[in-house]
Amino acid sequence: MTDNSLFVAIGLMSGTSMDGIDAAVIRTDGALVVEAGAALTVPYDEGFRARLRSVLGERGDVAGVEAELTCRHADAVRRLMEEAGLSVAEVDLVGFHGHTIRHEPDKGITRQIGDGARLAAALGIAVVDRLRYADVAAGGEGAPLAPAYHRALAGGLERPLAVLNLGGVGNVTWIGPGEDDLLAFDTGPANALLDDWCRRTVGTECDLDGRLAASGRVDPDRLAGLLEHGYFARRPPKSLDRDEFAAIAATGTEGLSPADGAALLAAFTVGSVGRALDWLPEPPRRWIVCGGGRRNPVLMAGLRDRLGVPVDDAGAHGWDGDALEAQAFAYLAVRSRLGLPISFPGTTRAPRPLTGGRLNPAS
Ligand SMILES: Nc1ncnc2c1ncn2[C@@H]1O[C@H](COP(=O)(O)OP(=O)(O)OP(=O)(O)O)[C@@H](O)[C@H]1O
Ligand SMILES: CC(=O)N[C@H]1[C@@H]2OC[C@@H](O2)[C@@H](O)[C@@H]1O[C@H](C)C(=O)O
Repeated sequence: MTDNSLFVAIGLMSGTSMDGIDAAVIRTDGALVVEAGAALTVPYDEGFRARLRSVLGERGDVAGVEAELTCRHADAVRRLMEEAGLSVAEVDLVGFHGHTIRHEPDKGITRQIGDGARLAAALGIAVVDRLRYADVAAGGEGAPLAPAYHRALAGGLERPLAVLNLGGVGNVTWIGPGEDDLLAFDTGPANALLDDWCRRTVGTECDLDGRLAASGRVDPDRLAGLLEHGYFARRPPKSLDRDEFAAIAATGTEGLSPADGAALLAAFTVGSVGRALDWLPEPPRRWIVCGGGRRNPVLMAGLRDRLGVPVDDAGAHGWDGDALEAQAFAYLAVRSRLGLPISFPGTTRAPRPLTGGRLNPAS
């Protein structure tokens, strides 16, 4: 801990888009004080991405991929510490999300690979992992967990406010005027379907700057069909597995050109955020967007058009839009260490505010 009793914590996120590891350092008391520090992304190479894909659904060589993923996270932490000029003795805690390979909370199952004990031993720093497990065991969705962090950041901003993360999957945190007014849930697809479509049809990792989607036309009937999926009619809190919409997206895009398919899938992401509006207790005065999808101008223009209130890039508020989720897992690790709640009835349908996570001491 630093002199003023703040924890120095590093958060690690390997997100559903499978683009790589986001790592970020923060100083925090686990409550309202948050000072963001250095952050970096270590991209996965296509070989490792394919291996990760091969264990989605908890199939294949899970143990082998988990061991490799853990080593890659250790390397990411070392790189970040070097960049931030931090020694092992100066870091109190690592929050290790791992990689979700299965998420079926209705069956009481969520599975993130990543071995916290091994990471703690490799680094000589205490690691908190398994942050979603206690919530799911108590009947919650286990996701999203970033809302507690979004609320900590939102201090001085006018409410109601919505924070939207556009990762592989989309998730929203609605922060109302009262201290406990928090509603959060996964909105629908964000980039994962679009990435998969681009990889299959034009061989690129993503629709860079939305160029493909911008050159296509949205078929309104197909879009309406996609938005009829039963998920959107479900009352939140609710959460998604990465590939929940893969089957309907495959049918919905059948026969389309790469550009028209990308335009449709981008509109599907925007439309699903629109459907999220139906569930918010009051319309937000502003949306703040983080995650890689905020770099896609087609998504941002679509959101501005659909939501009709300011839609800001997280950077406009001094937040690091690429590192926010990694920072969140650093923050959650500190809260876990302090026994503070990390999920709430309004964020995961937890029966009451719940702490979570497993502490793996530095050996
Ligand atoms: N310039 C860009 N143009 C279009 N899309 C982009 C751009 N930069 C990033 N993206 C998209 O953002 C995605 C990565 O977003 P991010 O890192 O927030 O996801 P994640 O952390 O893996 O996901 P999650 O939050 O679901 O766990 C990429 O897969 C890509 O689709
Ligand atoms: C099960 C799981 O890994 N869910 C992720 C995923 O990626 C985005 C969305 O779906 C969100 O629910 C969650 O991640 C964020 C970081 C969270 O827990 O807040």
